[in-house]
Amino acid sequence: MLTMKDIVREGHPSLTTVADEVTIPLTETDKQLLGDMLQFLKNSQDEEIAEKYQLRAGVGLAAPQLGINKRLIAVHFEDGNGKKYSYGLANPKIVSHSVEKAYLPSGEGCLSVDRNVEGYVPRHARVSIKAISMDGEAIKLRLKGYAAIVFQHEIDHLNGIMFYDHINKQNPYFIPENAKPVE
Ligand SMILES: OCN(O)CCCc1ccccc1
Ligand code: NI
Repeated sequence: MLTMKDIVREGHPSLTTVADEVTIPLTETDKQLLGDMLQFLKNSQDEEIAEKYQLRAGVGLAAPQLGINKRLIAVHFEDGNGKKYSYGLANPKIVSHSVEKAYLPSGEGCLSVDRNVEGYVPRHARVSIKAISMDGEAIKLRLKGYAAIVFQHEIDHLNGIMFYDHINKQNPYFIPENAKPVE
């Protein structure tokens, strides 16, 4: 099982590298990796398992965070309306997005960042994403709100982008005029 020792931290080159697309159909190795990443997220959200293995709770994980430069992500969370998202995805791509921006009023964190970084992270308010699911099917997701934020955070990792790269250096709490908080 994956634990925190498998997650690379700031300074590791994988976090600032553009990851490679994986071959489709998915190899057994890549399928297994997506399964392990999804299981890590579920474990990290289980009070007993997280305590036992000292896991930091995570709603998403990208392969570069394991030092693996492949375009693979997993997400496991429920949005503010109780909609559940649980996916292992290969080669996810933002195919369209809103002009409008959005941000989490509480800011963002990252399993690969062992410190608090204050400030708003402006992102697209709505995104359409195409990807290959771990079952091998081509899927398209139209996301808004918290789900849009999480998926963008994960896809950023595939492009070597960290959440704090989006925070305004002069004023971390600067809000672009067309940006709305995600409640
Ligand atoms: O890359 C995933 N990871 O570092 C866990 C945190 C994910 C995450 C946290 C805040 C807002 C969006 C996504
Ligand atoms: Ni992260």
